[in-house]
Amino acid sequence: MEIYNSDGSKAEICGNATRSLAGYLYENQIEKNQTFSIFSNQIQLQVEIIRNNLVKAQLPKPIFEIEKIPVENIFGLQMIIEESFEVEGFKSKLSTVSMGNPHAVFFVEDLEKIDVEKVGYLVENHKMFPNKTNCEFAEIKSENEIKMYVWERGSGRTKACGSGAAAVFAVAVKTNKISRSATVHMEGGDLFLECDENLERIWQTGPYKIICEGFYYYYYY
Ligand SMILES: N[C@H](CCC[C@H](N)C(=O)O)C(=O)O
Repeated sequence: MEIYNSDGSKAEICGNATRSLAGYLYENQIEKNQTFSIFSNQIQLQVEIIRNNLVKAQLPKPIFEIEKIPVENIFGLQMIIEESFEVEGFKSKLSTVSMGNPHAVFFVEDLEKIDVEKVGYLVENHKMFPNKTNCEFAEIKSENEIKMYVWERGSGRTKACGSGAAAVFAVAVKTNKISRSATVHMEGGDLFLECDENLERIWQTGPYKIICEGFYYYYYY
């Protein structure tokens, strides 16, 4: 699988696309097994068709070491977990993680007070992220419920982001905010996340829906 943002840049991975592609392949009997793998940027993603319109996908191991995300070492730390961060009047605690692609995660008291477009753009293009970053704002609702808004690298504000939900979940588990399974609520719908004890394996279960079909004619000039 190759995944492109709306500005034409390429992303390494995409949770939503992984579930959608898996569902499409299965429904069209291109893939007849209920469990199979999709490769994205040489990362193997195991998928399982739970039932029609519902897919469980294993996402890559979350990576917190900054040089692998990548993040510039402006804090003098190997990992950035809840470090004080400020940009143009927005003050919060920043955590950075790679889910195969880079994410900047902020847990906030009140999501509705966040100017997602303004802060998201500033964080995406902040000099500390050499490859830019996706940016998530999240609010803990209970020990197994999180609500989040996302600003995506290369795409701007979107209604849902699978790798973003996993990034938020990974940081929340690492900082003991939630248990090892949780629902992440987004504007576009919910995803169910779970992980093993060491936060090495993360699974994401969520829906897909075929909304239209067509032909794409690819011309070489
Ligand atoms: N929406 C996608 C992620 C796209 C990430 C992309 N914006 C990037 O440049 O990394 C998801 O469901 O995981």
